[in-house]
Amino acid sequence: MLKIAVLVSGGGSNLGAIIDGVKSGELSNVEIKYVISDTPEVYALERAKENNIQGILLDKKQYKSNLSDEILKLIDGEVDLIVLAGFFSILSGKLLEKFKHRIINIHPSLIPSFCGKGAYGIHVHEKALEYGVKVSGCTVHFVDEGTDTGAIILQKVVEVNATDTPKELQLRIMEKEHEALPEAVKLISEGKVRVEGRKVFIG
Ligand SMILES: Nc1nc2c(c(=O)[nH]1)N[C@@H](CN(C=O)c1ccc(C(=O)N[C@@H](CCC(=O)O)C(=O)O)cc1)CN2
Ligand SMILES: NCC(=O)N[C@@H]1O[C@H](COP(=O)([O-])[O-])[C@@H](O)[C@H]1O
Repeated sequence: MLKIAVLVSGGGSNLGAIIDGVKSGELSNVEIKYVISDTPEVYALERAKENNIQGILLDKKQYKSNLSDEILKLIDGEVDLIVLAGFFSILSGKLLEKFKHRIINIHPSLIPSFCGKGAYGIHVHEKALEYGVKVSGCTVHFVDEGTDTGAIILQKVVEVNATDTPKELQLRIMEKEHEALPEAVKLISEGKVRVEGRKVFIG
């Protein structure tokens, strides 16, 4: 059984996709041990409660630069994989060392485009539309000391229309996120993901 902690900051639709995968049996050998939010009163914590999953608030405003250490204290020895699912705090320190290649993140663009500091939530799609790209998508990647610089596991592509609003593009990409993130968790739970430097081999 792959035990995971899912880290969130908002609505939790990607958390919902993982929960649905567990409930449907698609993620039959995955157990969500914790949902951890860095922000209070977010719907993601409600989703956890509704599904009898332990939801924990580690408020970024309280913990500030100690947030990563607090997360490590909570989960060390308890989980195999950390999944960032719409999580907006940058992780650092011992947590990254102890969980090297055991933290994954979903980002709503085709990295290396429109990522890094300041590229989160709707802002990512605003940047893509401003640039005038014809395709965008989402990326599941390992988390390292950089922001959105870890080795790429999966990417999924969507068409971009010049008339799209940021919200329309966000919703189109989210549909692919809700496929990609559970798919990546499934592959990892089956031992089918191997990392060599920046390259990730599947199968
Ligand atoms: N060490 C890492 N930590 C995190 C990563 C990562 O790749 N390495 N990914 C992010 C998720 N993310 C993009 O996928 C991301 C999240 C947030 C930001 C950002 O600029 N945040 C703002 C604060 C936003 C807020 O608190 O509301 C900031 O740091 O100024 C960029 C990218 C999760 N952690
Ligand atoms: N850089 C990180 C980032 O922008 N993450 C994005 O935040 C949204 C969270 O939605 P959710 O809370 O409904 O899953 C998702 O689109 C996710 O890709």
